[in-house]
Amino acid sequence: MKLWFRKRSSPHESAPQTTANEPHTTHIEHTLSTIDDDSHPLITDTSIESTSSHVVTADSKQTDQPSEPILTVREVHRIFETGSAEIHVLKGINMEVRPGQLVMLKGRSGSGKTTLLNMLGGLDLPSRGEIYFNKFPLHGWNDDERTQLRRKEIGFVFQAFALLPLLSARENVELSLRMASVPKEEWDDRVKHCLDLVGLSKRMNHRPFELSGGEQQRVAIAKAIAHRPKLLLADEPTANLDSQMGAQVMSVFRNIIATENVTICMTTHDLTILEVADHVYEMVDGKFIS
Ligand SMILES: Nc1ncnc2c1ncn2[C@@H]1O[C@H](COP(=O)(O)OP(=O)(O)OP(=O)(O)O)[C@@H](O)[C@H]1O
Repeated sequence: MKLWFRKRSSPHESAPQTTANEPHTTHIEHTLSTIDDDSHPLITDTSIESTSSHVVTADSKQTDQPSEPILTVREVHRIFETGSAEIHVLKGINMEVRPGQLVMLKGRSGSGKTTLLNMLGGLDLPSRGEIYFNKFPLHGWNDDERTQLRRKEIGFVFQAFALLPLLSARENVELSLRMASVPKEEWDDRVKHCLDLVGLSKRMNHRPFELSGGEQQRVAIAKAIAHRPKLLLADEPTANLDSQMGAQVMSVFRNIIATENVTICMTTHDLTILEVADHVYEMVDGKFIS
């Protein structure tokens, strides 16, 4: 089975950075991977071809893209104090992420990607500079204010899946609804919907050790979007997966952007998935070079 990623260049955004020597066309039709997964209703040939809301495409969201950024980063620096030494990790970062985009941060290990992602999610504060989530100035908010915002508006996906091992897939997803104070009577429907979105509704009673790495990561995505966040931040979400499983994760990301109105910002080392992005920022030694 083939997963198709269709992107159309838009006058409002820069062309994505792709691997060197790759031809740019107005339409890029890209077969990312060939996957056999009959447990995955979302990414079957029939669903991709016949259900327009599930087509893996960037076209639809770009036609009516609102112009206000969901994230605005201005001249952000991060300096860590370690004993007598100072480590200047971020050195003047500027970026914007618009609703419905899939934005990737790429760069070598140690370049500062995770440090920036943590600040985009309000887990850490810049030493100087400004970070706005919609119009909210995260850089001026205290811990409690940022925690409240995170619980409601932001979801996180990590490289190491971060599922609780003794809980089933259903219970893991339920946990994030509990944390976000979603009324209990809504849990069943929302958990089923989210596990269905990532193609795992048939495995909802399985515990993490009974699932493959790719399946665990898809449960982690269901968990991260269950409370309907506007922004999903993912730190190397495909790093522990083989290329096929990584392609499934990227397919799920594209579909949740289309169906759940979520915006995604992720870090990656994986050059093979960059073409799926709407925009790629390349970080070198704490600065963007693109
Ligand atoms: N709390 C901290 N205290 C001191 N130094 C830190 C702290 N957090 C990160 N650093 C340093 O900041 C630099 C950037 O780290 P960061 O994790 O952001 O890089 P990265 O690009 O995400 O790397 P990787 O791809 O390996 O995850 C590293 O040199 C790291 O040691």
